[in-house]
Amino acid sequence: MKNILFIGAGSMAEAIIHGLTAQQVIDAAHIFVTNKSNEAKLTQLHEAYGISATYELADALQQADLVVLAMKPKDVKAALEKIAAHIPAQTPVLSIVAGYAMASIEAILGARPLARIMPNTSAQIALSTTGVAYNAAVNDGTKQAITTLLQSIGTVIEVEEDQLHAVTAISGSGPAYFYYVVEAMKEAGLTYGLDEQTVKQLVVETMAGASEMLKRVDEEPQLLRKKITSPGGTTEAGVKALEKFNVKEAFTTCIADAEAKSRELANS
Ligand SMILES: NC(=O)C1=CN([C@@H]2O[C@H](COP(=O)(O)OP(=O)(O)OC[C@H]3O[C@@H](n4cnc5c(N)ncnc54)[C@H](OP(=O)(O)O)[C@@H]3O)[C@@H](O)[C@H]2O)C=CC1
Ligand SMILES: O=C(O)[C@@H]1CCC=N1
Repeated sequence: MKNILFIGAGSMAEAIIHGLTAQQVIDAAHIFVTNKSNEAKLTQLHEAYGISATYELADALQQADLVVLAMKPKDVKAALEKIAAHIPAQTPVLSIVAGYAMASIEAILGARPLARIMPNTSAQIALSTTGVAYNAAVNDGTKQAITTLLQSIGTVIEVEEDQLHAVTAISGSGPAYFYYVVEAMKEAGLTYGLDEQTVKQLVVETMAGASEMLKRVDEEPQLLRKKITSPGGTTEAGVKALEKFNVKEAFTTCIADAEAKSRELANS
C-alpha cells in the first residue's frame, strides 16, 4: 500500500498520521490529507508531519491506494457524495466514522473493499485499542496493510461489523469512564488535605499500576482484588460501599446504554 488519502483532518486523522509518521510505517510523501475548508489546519499538518495537503480531490483519489474517511457522522454523506465520481472502482476505503454502516458507504461508492474501525483517543499516544471489521471484498494483503497501519496507534482486534457497537461502548467510549473514576477519586482525595498534584499522582499511578498488573500477571481481576482485600480491612470497607451503591450494576447499564445508543445512531 503506497499512498493513503485522509478525507478529514481532525483529531482522529492527526492521531493516525502522527502514528504512521513517528513509526515510519508510511513515508510522509505518500500521505495526503484534505478537509472541508480549514486551510490553516492542513498547513499545520503539512508543517508538523511533512504530509501533502490537497484540495485537488480528483487527482488525489486517482493516486490513493487507501482512502480513509475521518469526518464526523453528520458530514459523511456529503463527503461520500463529493468523492463518489472520482474514486476508482476497487480502491479500498477505511472508515473511522462511528456508527456509519458499510452498506451505507457501498450505497454511495459502490461495492468495494471496506473496513470500519473504532479506535479511542489514546491513539494520540499510540495506546488505542482499535476494533476493526472488514467486508468480504478485503483480501489478505489489504488486511495486513490495514493492521500494520492501525498498530501504529496501538493494538488491533478484528471483530464482525455488528460487534463494533459493543467495541464502541467498551473501548471507544471507555477512556471517558476511567476519566470519570479518576475525577471521583481525585475529588474524594482532595477532602483529606492532600494537595492536588499529590492526589493526581496517587490516583493516576494506581490506575497505571493496576492496568500493568492486569496485562503482565496471569490472574483474573477478581483474584487480584481478593489479594488486596484483608478480612475486616480497609479495602473490604471500601468495596462494601461500592456494592452498597451498585457500582457493578451501574457499569453494566453504562455499557448497555452506550451499545444501544451506538445502534440507535447507526439507524438514524
Ligand atoms: N473522538 C473519539 O473518541 C472517537 C472518534 N471517532 C470518530 O472519528 C471521526 C472523526 O472525529 P474527529 O477527528 O474527532 O473529528 P473532527 O471534528 O476533529 O474533524 C472532522 C474533519 O472532517 C472534515 N470534514 C467535514 N466534512 C468534510 C467533507 N465534506 N469533506 C472533507 N472533509 C470534511 C473537517 O474539515 P473542516 O475542519 O475543514 O470542517 C475536519 O477536518 C468521527 O466520525 C468520530 O465518530 C471514532 C472513535 C473515537
Ligand atoms: O461518543 C461518541 O459518540 C464517540 C464514539 C466513541 C467515542 N466517541
